[in-house]
Amino acid sequence: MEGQKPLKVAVLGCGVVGSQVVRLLDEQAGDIAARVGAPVEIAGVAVRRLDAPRDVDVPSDLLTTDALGLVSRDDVDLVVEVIGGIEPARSLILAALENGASVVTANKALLAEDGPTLYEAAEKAGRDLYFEAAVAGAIPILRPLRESLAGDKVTRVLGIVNGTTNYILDKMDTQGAGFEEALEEAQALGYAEADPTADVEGFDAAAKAAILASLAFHSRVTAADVHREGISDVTSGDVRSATDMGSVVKLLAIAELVSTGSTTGGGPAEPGVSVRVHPAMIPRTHPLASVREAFNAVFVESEAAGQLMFYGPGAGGAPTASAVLGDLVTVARNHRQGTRGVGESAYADRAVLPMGETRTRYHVAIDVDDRAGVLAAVATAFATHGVSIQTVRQEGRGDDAQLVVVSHEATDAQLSATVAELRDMDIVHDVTSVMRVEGTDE
Ligand SMILES: NC(=O)C1=CN([C@@H]2O[C@H](COP(=O)(O)OP(=O)(O)OC[C@H]3O[C@@H](n4cnc5c(N)ncnc54)[C@H](OP(=O)(O)O)[C@@H]3O)[C@@H](O)[C@H]2O)C=CC1
Ligand SMILES: N[C@@H](CC=O)C(=O)O
Repeated sequence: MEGQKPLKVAVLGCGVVGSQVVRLLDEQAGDIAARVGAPVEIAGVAVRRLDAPRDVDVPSDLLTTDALGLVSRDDVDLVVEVIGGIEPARSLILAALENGASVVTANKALLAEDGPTLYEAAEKAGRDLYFEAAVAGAIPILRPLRESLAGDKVTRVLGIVNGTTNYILDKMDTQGAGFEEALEEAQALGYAEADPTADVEGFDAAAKAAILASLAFHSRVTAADVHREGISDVTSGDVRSATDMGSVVKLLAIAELVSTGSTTGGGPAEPGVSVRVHPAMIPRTHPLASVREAFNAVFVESEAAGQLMFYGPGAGGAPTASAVLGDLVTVARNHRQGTRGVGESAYADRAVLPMGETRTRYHVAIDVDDRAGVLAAVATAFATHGVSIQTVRQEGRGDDAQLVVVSHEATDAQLSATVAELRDMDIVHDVTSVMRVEGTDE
């Protein structure tokens, strides 16, 4: 190692993740140098406010508010982008690549919105763009999809990929905690995005689902292609209903190859993709049900390998920095040797299945008049729209009477039509909960 020219890294952002990247770069300097074959030194750390309190000591001569100036320096070999958001992150990454630097980012929002622009810039520059930390924090999931499973055919990815919402749902389930209280705890622990709406309303999970689907199916799926529902409408009643069914509510990201019926040149139908994020009830015996707090887990199903599960911390400064540094070591090694890692694979244009055509099971809670014939009338409403009922049970009596229906698989469009009809019926006071049911016991 001695005598090797150090590689210089610019760190953009020194918040929850950036501060841990800076700390680990210092603490692990010896090991990192041994793995890369040369020391990796910090050239500068770009922030928005020079005087903000930080979770790490950064020498003042390294701190700058001129991020563009930093990535444009001739001596910068590597850039870590942990600012987040679309701009200025995108312009900074593009400037870094153009300047010949290799880039590591944790920015799923940007990758899901405009990944192809970044991949093409990396390709053109002959440099690496790595982003393992963008999905599921510390869990190695993108590299397995891109490299380890490259010879297999992935058919489905199902996961809990947002730590903040899993933390909230877990606290609601196990401690009966209120939504706001649990969200505040998740924010204090550094799990939430700068604007927690991104977590709560499912935008963060949708961005991750788009990235997972793109890699799993060699496709280009953007956040706009993902059907998204967050957890802000999940009530403590839903959580209790799930408990009564031996289930738990989780925010799931689901990406699967599906038949869309579209053909190319008269040949067999090309598989399309269905990519969605929504809360769902899953049986407590399902492995995803035991994913607690801010942990994440991703199930991958592929034709040859079968079922694989990846589990670990999905958010937080140090876990995410671990994934960033793993990428940094790889891109630093490549940079030193003048090579590139595996770039984005050639992609298939896949049709995206509209949510209305997606098939799942549903849990529907209906407040009804407690009188003879109610059950038959409700069953007829389901049958009219082709939704067959798997189980139905009555809870409460008199004014508190409620029917809880679990359906067999039906499309979203069929279910919506059923719910609209139920809401119009005199004997129905309210449809208080409609939730998808995923997963048989695995
Ligand atoms: N937190 C987590 O658990 C995870 C986060 N990520 C991703 O990592 C990235 C960073 O997240 P996180 O660390 O939580 O975010 P923070 O909000 O904690 O940190 C953002 C940092 O960027 C700096 N910054 C903001 N705007 C600019 C600018 N224009 N120029 C220079 N610096 C700027 C801020 O400076 P200042 O400190 O001066 O305000 C701050 O240091 C995001 O893409 C996020 O999605 C990915 C996985 C997990
Ligand atoms: N806000 C995100 C952070 C990691 O991506 C989450 O809660 O999972």
